[in-house]
Amino acid sequence: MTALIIDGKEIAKRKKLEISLEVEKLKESGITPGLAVVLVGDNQASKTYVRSKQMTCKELGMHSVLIEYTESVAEGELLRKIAELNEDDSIHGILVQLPLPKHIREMAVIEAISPEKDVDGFHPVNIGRMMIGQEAFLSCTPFGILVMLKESGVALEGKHVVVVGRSNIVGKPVGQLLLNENATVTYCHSKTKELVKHTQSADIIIAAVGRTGFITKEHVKPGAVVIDVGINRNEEGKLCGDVSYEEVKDVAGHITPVPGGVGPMTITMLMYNTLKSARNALNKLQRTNN
Ligand SMILES: NC(=O)C1=CN([C@@H]2O[C@H](COP(=O)(O)OP(=O)(O)OC[C@H]3O[C@@H](n4cnc5c(N)ncnc54)[C@H](OP(=O)(O)O)[C@@H]3O)[C@@H](O)[C@H]2O)C=CC1
Ligand SMILES: Nc1nc(=O)c2c([nH]1)NC[C@@H]1CN(c3ccc(C(=O)N[C@@H](CCC(=O)O)C(=O)O)cc3)C=[N+]21
Ligand SMILES: [Mg+2]
Repeated sequence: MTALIIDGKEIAKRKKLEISLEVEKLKESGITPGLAVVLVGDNQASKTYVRSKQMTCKELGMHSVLIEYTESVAEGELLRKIAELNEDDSIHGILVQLPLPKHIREMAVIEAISPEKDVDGFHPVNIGRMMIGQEAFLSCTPFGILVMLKESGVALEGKHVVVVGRSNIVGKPVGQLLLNENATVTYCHSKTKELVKHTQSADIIIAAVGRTGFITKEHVKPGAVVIDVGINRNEEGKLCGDVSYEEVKDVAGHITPVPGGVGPMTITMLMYNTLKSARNALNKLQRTNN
């Protein structure tokens, strides 16, 4: 048996087409969705992602600005720029590319972004709202995973989801989102004992560890759905996931590839959130004009 490949790139393409049509409509009402991306330092990977976000904005007819700082920028300067972007009516989404240099408190920066423009869904207000099932910006990677599962016809209700990884930007929110879909969720992390026992009982495994090929066929129950969030570079500089794809694909029922899986969905949901924020801005404008 060989797993069905969940083609993130293809699903992303369909979603992007839908978004671009909505962008066109919004433009007729006089609003062009705008995304501001803040990049600090010259981390090569960060530069690549940021470029890809800018290109996608362009592709979908959105406005985008890139604000670059050198590695040594003061936290205060970054916070002032964010305050300015919060007030800028041409900007509906603000994204500060992570990680940030050590002298900058990541949480202070995230909290400076207005929750209404937090299209990453990293602000505690959005995380909290999502947790209690209120309307919120959903973190792009978890949101992208949810859309991929739905588009692939994977049922979630009553399914055992095992999330390996508990970071604030991937592991925790993805588990919460799937809990909201009535899955039964287990979180595993570096202190988890007998990891294989947990993952072996999973109907769906979400691998967000950051280690090349960490999930092997021994971790996977036959027929399980395996979502690979990992974006790692191996010794040769090749892009690798957290899943040993070649062996796991013979055991899993569904699997996502790297590249071409979760990554393209993350960027697409960022565009979706920016569109949504622009729509919210238009609604607010119309309310105050009435
Ligand atoms: N495709 C995409 O769009 C995105 C991809 N990524 C990628 O996803 C991966 C994870 O990212 P991120 O969540 O930010 O990473 P973090 O490094 O923040 O978190 C890694 C998590 O894995 C856990 N972990 C580490 N070692 C083990 C182990 N031996 N057994 C079990 N759990 C372990 C850690 O546990 P503990 O908490 O105990 O330390 C931690 O919770 C990376 O490869 C990253 O590049 C990230 C964001 C978006
Ligand atoms: N504020 C913030 N928001 C983020 O969403 C954010 C971040 N910081 N910091 C870094 C991580 C990582 N991340 C990725 C997004 C897309 C791909 C992606 O499109 N990957 C392609 C391949 C890209 C390549 O070839 O290098 C793929 O998987 O097919 C990967 C990784 C977003 N992140
Ligand atoms: Mg830091």
